[in-house]
Amino acid sequence: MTAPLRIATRKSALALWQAEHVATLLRQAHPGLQVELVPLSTRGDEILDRSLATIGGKGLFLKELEVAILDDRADIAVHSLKDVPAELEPGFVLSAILPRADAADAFISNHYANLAELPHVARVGTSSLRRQAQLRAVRPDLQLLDLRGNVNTRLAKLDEGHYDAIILACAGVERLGLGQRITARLASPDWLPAPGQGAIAVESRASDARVAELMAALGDPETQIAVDAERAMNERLGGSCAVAIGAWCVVAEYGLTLHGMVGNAHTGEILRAQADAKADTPVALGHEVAAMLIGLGAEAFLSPQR
Ligand SMILES: NCc1[nH]cc(CCC(=O)O)c1CC(=O)O
Repeated sequence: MTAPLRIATRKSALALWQAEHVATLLRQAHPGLQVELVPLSTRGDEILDRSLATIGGKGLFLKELEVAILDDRADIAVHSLKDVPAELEPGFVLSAILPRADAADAFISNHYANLAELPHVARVGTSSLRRQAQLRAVRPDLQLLDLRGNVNTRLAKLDEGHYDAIILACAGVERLGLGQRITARLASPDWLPAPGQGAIAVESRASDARVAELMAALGDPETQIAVDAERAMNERLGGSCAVAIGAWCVVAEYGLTLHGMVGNAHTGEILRAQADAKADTPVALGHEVAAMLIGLGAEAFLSPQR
């Protein structure tokens, strides 16, 4: 019998759902394979009193999971791709990108149907600089308030009346079976999600051939192409939680369209660019849109906005 495959995961409900999902897919693809979860705490989970933008550092949600793999306490780690920095730690690879869920952000409110219906100076909860910049761009009057914690915590804070609305990713809300809480979708390309949003990634040791073989069954080529374009753009712009960057790549019959934005969370200024390419050049497309944004003056938006 072969050794069980051990999946390192964060302990939030969403992280556990995603890790269980990968476990289920692996058992289906490889009958007889034993799969176990190894739930762990990460720095990103423990620091809840400050926004990610002020903590700084990339990969706050990854490090402890990577250490578990290096210590041979786990074989793979499951992440939301949007939490995975553009550059991985040396020796690690993303061995599978799963089929993408809805990449869009969600507007969630108990009283108002959409962003336009929010009253003057309404309170909106989000600590994401990308979401803040896009909110300010269309509604400069809004009060933007910090909101951290896992998806359930954020919904509970909305329900307690601390906010008139909050912004979350559709994918996370839907995975938790809470899709009915989505009041309105913030549709792209007018509103852009984070690079990689809605996709689940499996990270493993670059040298682990057994894992590479097992993961081949899980990867989704179309999602891979889209997120390669989005992440290449983000990487070129030096993206992190400390800057407001949005990206969304459409994969269609004719090829790819990548929409990109860089914003300023304080002023609501937004720079936008888009370009098309054939489906086999997603990374070049990402670099092209990044260069267009830099040509428009993105540099001024890319020093950390604290
Ligand atoms: N920043 C935390 C995070 N990382 C991934 C998701 C949602 C799931 C996904 O995008 O795949 C969320 C919550 C949110 O932004 O609402």
